[in-house]
Amino acid sequence: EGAGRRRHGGVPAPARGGAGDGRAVVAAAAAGGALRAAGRARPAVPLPRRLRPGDGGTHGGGHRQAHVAGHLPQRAAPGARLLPLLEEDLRYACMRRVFLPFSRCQQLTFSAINGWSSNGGWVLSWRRRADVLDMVRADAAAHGGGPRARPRDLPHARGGVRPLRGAPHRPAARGRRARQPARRQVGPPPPRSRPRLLPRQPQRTDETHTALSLWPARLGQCAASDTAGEVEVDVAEWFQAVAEEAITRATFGRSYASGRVVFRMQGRLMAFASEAFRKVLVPGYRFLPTKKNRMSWGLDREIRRGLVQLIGRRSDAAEDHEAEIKEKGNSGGFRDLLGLMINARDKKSQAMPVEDMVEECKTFFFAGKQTTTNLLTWATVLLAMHPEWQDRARQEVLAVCGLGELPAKEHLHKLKTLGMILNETLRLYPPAVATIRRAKVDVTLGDLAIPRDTELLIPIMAIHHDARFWGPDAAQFNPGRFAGGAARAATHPLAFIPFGLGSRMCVGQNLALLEAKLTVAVLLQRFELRPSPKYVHAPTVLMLLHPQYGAPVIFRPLSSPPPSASVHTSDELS
Ligand code: HEM
Repeated sequence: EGAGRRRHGGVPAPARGGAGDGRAVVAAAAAGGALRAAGRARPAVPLPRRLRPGDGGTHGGGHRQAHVAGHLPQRAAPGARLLPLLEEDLRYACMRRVFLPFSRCQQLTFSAINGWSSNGGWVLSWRRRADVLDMVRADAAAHGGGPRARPRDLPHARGGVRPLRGAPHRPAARGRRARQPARRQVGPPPPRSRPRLLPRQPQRTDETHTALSLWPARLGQCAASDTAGEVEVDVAEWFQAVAEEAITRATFGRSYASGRVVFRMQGRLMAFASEAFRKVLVPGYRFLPTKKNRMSWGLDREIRRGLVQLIGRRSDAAEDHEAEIKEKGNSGGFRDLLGLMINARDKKSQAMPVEDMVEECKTFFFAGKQTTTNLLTWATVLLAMHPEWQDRARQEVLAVCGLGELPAKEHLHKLKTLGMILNETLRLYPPAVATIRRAKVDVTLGDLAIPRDTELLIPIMAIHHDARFWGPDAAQFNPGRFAGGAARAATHPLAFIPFGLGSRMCVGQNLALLEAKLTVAVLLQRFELRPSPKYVHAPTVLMLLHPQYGAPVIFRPLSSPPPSASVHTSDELS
């Protein structure tokens, strides 16, 4: 059980909030199935009063991140206003329609809303007004009241995008403020008006750099040592180690060894969660003392204990280094995420509570490992499938970084083609296929009155494949569209949102892009890539978007002769 026991079709849990016991409405993708489902609302079952720490959703796992769209039909409180987006709809849209006949994607209706709690949110496109109207009518009919949502005139401005009028942004009381300093270090600060889409100049610690440099190098040495020629590697598996190493270093820095032990346990916990995720949900099952559940609970306790101890040791050390901290500013001598949190102070000079730090560390691992693995995997697969782009990227890497040297910090921003390829990868295969926003207060959206506690699903992947924004070649791999930058790649600057939008957007995007650029650059310096004949293109959503049957790719060292008959497997590498 644990963090991932939620059926939600790969949708990250709401960024903040908790299940609460208020009304919930999922007014989301109104594909035909969802509309039909809205008409036959299921009997409501009470929500759990309070989620336990660790119950979280798919992307974060902390106790602040709670329920999930796919579950709402079963979990709504009595009298809930419910317009379910069924998991099947999302799955169907994501897995079958979007990837196989891409054109079907265009028949779906999606809404995308951001920034509920800020003044600067945006609304992206309701595709088919009639469907949304039906949804609202069905909602009203199902709950015997007048519709509180009044779509008199749905957004139809350029590209269907309109600014959102919302309540002023009010940060949550304590933990949120305390977290801000760490947020500033790994990602862009919460945007004041319109969020940045272009990644900033990466900021990182020396230790992180070491980690990020080491893994690709090891990978290179490992496969290059196979002088027989080609090596087949399931990159979906292999990149997990790269991402795990990087996020562990970034989080724990000088406490890497102890942190690694804890994150290894979390890796096992996530494997249980992923296994549970595939099974049919039996309500309450997670409270039963089954063997797996007991193992999960034990692991969870151990992880907490390990992190609390680690934080305690680091806090003591931080006190010892107070002078050093004063001298070097807020982050003191600990320039990793844990250090930043330990040294963070809110306006009243209060330190971040240990429990919050524990949750944040778990979140970093949960949010940072698999997402980056998926980006690396899809980028490698796409490069293998598109030799012309592979050649272009390689030429650039060799021109900028040279043949044998690891790419350095000053090289990375010069790798424009590689940046375009990564963006195009994130567009076609965004690891997080959707995100959710919940209205904290009654809010007006265009002329649509959205009641407080309404949840809306932002279908990242559908927006990324929308031909209205991306043109008739929306389904094609064409990194060239990012030549003018991410904001100009589509007809609307907010049509590219792989890291979300607004004040809750991903804090790890710079880290992820840095890691991906570095890793792919090192691979291109050393190898020619081509897809294995065993590769089956079957993207699927299991929490995140990943290749259902793995991603075997053949690596041929650049210096070695053309393809030979003998291909070694990744097992031989480990
Ligand atoms: C390719 C890699 C990644 C992708 C595609 C990705 C995507 C996302 C998305 C879509 C969200 C939700 C944003 C929203 O709702 O507006 C998110 C949130 C988050 N991500 Fe990432 N992420 C990636 C890597 C990372 C990494 C490496 C970290 C580690 C530091 C990380 C930490 C987080 C955290 C902590 C949040 C929650 C932010 C908040 O609620 O304030 N992510 N990410």
